[in-house]
Amino acid sequence: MDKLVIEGGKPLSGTVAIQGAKNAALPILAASMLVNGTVIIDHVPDLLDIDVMLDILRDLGCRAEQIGPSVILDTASADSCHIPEWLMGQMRSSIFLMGPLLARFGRVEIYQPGGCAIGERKIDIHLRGLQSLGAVIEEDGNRIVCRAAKLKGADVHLDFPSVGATENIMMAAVLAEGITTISNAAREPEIQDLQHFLNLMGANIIGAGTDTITVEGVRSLVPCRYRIIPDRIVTGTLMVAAAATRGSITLQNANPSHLTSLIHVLRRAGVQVTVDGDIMKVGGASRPKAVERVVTSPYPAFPTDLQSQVMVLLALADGVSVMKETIFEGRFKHVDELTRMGADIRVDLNSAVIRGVPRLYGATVEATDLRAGAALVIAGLAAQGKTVVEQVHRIDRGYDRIETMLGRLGARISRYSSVSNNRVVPG
Ligand SMILES: CC(=O)N[C@H]1[C@@H](OP(=O)(O)OP(=O)(O)OC[C@H]2O[C@@H](n3ccc(=O)[nH]c3=O)[C@H](O)[C@@H]2O)O[C@H](CO)[C@@H](O)[C@@H]1O
Ligand SMILES: C=C(OP(=O)(O)O)C(=O)O
Repeated sequence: MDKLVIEGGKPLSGTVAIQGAKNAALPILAASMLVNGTVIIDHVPDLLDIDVMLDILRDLGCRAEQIGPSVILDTASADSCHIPEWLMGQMRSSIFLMGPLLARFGRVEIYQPGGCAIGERKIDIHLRGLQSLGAVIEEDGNRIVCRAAKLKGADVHLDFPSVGATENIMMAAVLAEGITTISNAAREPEIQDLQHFLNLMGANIIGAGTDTITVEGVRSLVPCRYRIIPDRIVTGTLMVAAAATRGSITLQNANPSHLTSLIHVLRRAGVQVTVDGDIMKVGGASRPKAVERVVTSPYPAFPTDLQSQVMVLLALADGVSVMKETIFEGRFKHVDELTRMGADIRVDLNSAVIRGVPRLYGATVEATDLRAGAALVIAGLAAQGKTVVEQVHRIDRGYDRIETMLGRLGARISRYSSVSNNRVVPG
């Protein structure tokens, strides 16, 4: 597996444009299965998870091509509703195909999805939602078969505002007979993006972004061309990196309204954030201040996907901070790695008590999952000396050439290939 080598201690400076959002692009690509024809999706990031989604779509019989930031997807030749176990196991987002395939073929045969080891990540809310729409589900070990000659609109209440379940049920309901109401729905911006995409194809959905989504079933959809929203987690990662290195950066094509909770935490830490339309400037010339308590919760509260990155900033802050993780039970794996870099963090159940230290020191560390990996990269950028981050494929799931992006901001970061052990020169 590739590794990143970082010479730390250099404040980030410069300007970068934000990539398209992984968590919007993945369900939107899956939702394309609801239409018969060619869709073009623009501003799609070049990521391992996108490669896997396109492989799955090809396996289902689609023609899929990624040309730069655009994906051209022809779903007309799709003729399978079965996703092999080895493809399902490569990422969590393979589950997004359940709703669309069921709606299109009346049947879907899949396996439990894979993905980063950050918690148990059950799919019971997805399955109960589809059952409410009339699906009959059989589970046999890892294998799941779901059938419904014709889905029927229903009132679906989610026990928890699961992002993926909200999206899966929305997608299944688009071609169902009658009206579906999803209550206690997740409110993430990526759900609004999915609504915009589906409505552009002729769906009739209102309410995404609130906790009640109403989908009035339509007979069929028409193909469209659509541009993915900017990635709020990549934006947030860069903002934290600027603050942790005490640099000053400008982010273009960002959506600051998706990052209100992070901006609030950063300002409490003494970081300067200025917003002008889709441009954000972030500067952190002095040592950050501790933030008494940060709690991850569903949107619009503080996102779990930025928990590990912000923990690095707090590890360098003046004072004691507490970070509470309420979404995933296994999302503190970066703590051991940060401790090896000199951080003083104690985990007690789902809270981490972070005693800020003046500096971190370079070490060889492992990206245990996507965002843990991003946090270690930030730690490496801020640390004194050399940091080696191993298992970079996990970071490649969500960051489009992270070393190129950070290199543009002046970071001293290089990728070394696992095959040749040579430095990979950015293309
Ligand atoms: C591709 C994508 O958009 N991924 C995001 C999505 O993941 P994902 O859609 O998987 O996250 P969910 O909102 O579904 O999961 C939140 C919590 O609910 C639990 N749960 C979920 C579904 C279910 O059927 N049963 C159940 O118990 C999960 O184990 C977890 O503890 O939202 C997460 C929470 O913001 C983010 O961290 C992920 O980056
Ligand atoms: C957990 C994440 O993604 P996924 O749901 O695709 O595993 C993430 O993006 O941080």
